[in-house]
Amino acid sequence: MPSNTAIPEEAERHTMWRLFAEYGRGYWPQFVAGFVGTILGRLSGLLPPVILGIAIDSIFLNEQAFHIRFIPAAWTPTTPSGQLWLSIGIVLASFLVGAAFSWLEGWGWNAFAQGVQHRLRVDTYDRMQLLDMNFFDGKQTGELMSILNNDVNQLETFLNDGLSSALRIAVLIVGIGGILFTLNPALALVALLPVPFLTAFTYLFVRTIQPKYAAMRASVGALNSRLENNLGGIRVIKSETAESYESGRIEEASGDYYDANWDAITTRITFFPGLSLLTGIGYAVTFAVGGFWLLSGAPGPLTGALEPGVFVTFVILSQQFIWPMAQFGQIINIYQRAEASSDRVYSLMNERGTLDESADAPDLVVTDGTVEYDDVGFGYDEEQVVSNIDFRAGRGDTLALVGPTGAGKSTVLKLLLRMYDVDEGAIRIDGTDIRDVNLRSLRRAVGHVSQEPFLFYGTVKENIAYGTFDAADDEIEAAAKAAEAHEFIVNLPDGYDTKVGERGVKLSGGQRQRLSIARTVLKDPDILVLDEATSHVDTETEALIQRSLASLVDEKTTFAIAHRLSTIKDADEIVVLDEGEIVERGTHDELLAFEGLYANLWHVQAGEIEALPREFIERAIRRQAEIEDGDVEGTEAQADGGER
Ligand SMILES: Nc1ncnc2c1ncn2[C@@H]1O[C@H](COP(=O)(O)OP(=O)(O)OP(=O)(O)O)[C@@H](O)[C@H]1O
Repeated sequence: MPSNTAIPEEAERHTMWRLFAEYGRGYWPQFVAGFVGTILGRLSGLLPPVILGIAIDSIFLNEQAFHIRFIPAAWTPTTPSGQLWLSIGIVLASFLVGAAFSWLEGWGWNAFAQGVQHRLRVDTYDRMQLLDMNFFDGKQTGELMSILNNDVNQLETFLNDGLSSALRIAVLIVGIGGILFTLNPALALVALLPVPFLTAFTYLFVRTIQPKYAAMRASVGALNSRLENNLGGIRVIKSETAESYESGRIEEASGDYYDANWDAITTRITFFPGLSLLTGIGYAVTFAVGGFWLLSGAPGPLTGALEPGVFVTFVILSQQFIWPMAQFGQIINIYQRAEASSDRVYSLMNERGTLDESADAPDLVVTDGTVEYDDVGFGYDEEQVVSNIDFRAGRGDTLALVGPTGAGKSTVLKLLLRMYDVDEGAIRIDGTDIRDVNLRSLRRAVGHVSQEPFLFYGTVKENIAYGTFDAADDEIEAAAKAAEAHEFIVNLPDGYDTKVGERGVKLSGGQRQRLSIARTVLKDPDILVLDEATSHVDTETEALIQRSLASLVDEKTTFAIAHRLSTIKDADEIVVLDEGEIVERGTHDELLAFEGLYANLWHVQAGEIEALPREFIERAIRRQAEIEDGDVEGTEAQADGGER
C-alpha cells in the first residue's frame, strides 16, 4: 500500500544500506556463513563439467596427458581406469561439498535476513509507539500496518533472495568466465558474446516493467483501502441497503487491479522466452564455432587447437551461465522495492514527536493532588480549539466540564494526560508544570475512562489488570465489584478467564465501559478523568456506577465530562464550555439561578422545552446546521464524488 509518510531530507539516500549497517551488524556471523556458502557452493558446482572435459580428452580420446590442476603428479594414477576413478571421485566430492555449502548458504542468508527483519520490526514498533497523538491523528492504521508488515518484509526478501542471488551471479560470472578464458580465450569470447545483449535486454525489461509494477501497487493499495473501509462500514452498508452500490465500487477497484496486473504479466511472460531465445542464439553460435573448429581447424581469425573435451566443458558451462542472468532483472526489481520500503521504514524511525521530554525529567510526585489550568490555549492544527481555560481542583474535589458537542471538553482533558502539549499557558499538578516531569509518571498518576472504552483481545482478567499487570486475582475482583462489573463477569462462559475484545466474546457498550472503569479502579490513580464514563450504560447501571464512583472519587481529584447533567449535578464546580471558552462556572444551583447556557441544557434534559428562551433554540438549530454541513462534505469526500 503506498504510504504518504514524509521522508526527512537526510534520509533520502541510501537508507537501505544504513539500515543494514545498523541492524546487520548483530548478525555478521550469519552473513559471513551465507557469503562463504554461496561462493564455495557455486564454485564447487563448476567442477564436474571441467573434470568431464579432462576425462574426455585424456582418458577416452587420449589426446592429452591426464592432468588435473592443483593435484600433484605423484597422486595421479597412471592407468586409465585409475584416472577415471579419480575423476569420478572428484565429481562426487564436489557434489558433496556443494551440498554442504548450499546448506550453509541457505542457513546463513535466511538467518541473517530473519534476524534483521525481527529486530527492525520490533524497533520500528517501539519507536512508533512512543510518538505522540499528533502523529497518529495524521496517519491511517492501514498505512502504518503496511510499513510494519509489508515494508519490513520487503527488506527481508531483498536480504534473503536479492543479496544472495546477486552474489551468486557475481560468483558464476567470475568463476565461469575465469574457467573459459583459461581453457580457450578465443572461444570464451564467442561464448560470452550474448552477455552484453542479455544485459541490454534485461535493462530494457526492467525499465518497461517498473512503471507497470508501480501502477499495480497503487491499484492494490486502492483496492485494499476500499475493502478495509467497506468491512469497517458493513453495518452502514447494510442499513443503507448499499450492497449493490458497494459491489460496483469493489468491481471497479478490482478491475483496475486486474488491468494493471495483466499489463505487467504480458511484459513479464515475454521476457523469459525472449531471454531463452537470445541465449539459444548464443548457444548455437558457440556450438557452430566450436563444432567447425573441431571439424576443420580454427575458423576465421581464430588460431590454435580446440580439444573435444574443452568444447564439451564450454557448452555445459555457458548453459549454466544463462539462468542466473535471467534472475538479474528480478534482483533489480527486488532491490528497488526494498529501497522504497526502507525509505518508509527509515522515515518512520526518524519521526520525532512534538512533545519535548528530557531524558532526565524527574517523576511526578503527587502530594495534595491539586490540578491547576492556568490560562490554557490549544489547537490541533492552525485553528484554536480551546482558549483561556482557567480552573483549579484539589484532592476530593470533582470538577465537571459540560457544554454542547464540539465545545472542547475532551480536548481540555486530553491536555492533562499530555496527549498533546498546550500552546498557551500551563497545566500544573501540585505546582509543577506537567511538561517538566516524565511522561510515564504523569500518566500513572492520571486514570482515564474514555468515551470509547477499548478492550484488547485477551481475558477479562487481563483487560482489567492492563496497565497494572501484577495485580492479584482478589484485587482484580474487588475492582470489578467496585465498578459493578463482577455480576456480569461471573455469568460469562469462563468468568474472569473469558476471552473478550476483537475475536472474543462480544460485550455490550455498558459492559465494556464497566471493565474500563474497573481497570481504573485497580490502577488507583491520584487524579481521575471520567470522559462520559457512564455514556454507554442504562439508567439503572448508571446509578450503580455513580454509587461506586462516588466512593472511588473520594480521595481523588476528579474531572468529569458528562452530557447527562444529572450525573454531575453534585460536582463541587461545574465549568461550562462553549466554542472552546469558559462561559459559566459554579455549582449546579448557582448555574440554574444564573439562567444561562447550563440552565438551558438542564431544562432540555428535564424535558422542560417550554422554559427555553428563543435564542437558545435558534442557536441549537444553527449549530446543528453547521454540523450537518460538515457531515455532507465528509460523505462526499468518502464517496469519491460517486453518486448514490
Ligand atoms: N484529533 C483531532 N484533530 C483535529 N481536530 C480535532 C481532534 N479532536 C477533536 N478535534 C476538534 O476539536 C473540537 C473540540 O472537540 P472535542 O472532542 O474536544 O469536543 P467535546 O466538547 O468533547 O465534544 P463531544 O461532547 O461531542 O465529545 C471539535 O471541533 C473537533 O472537531
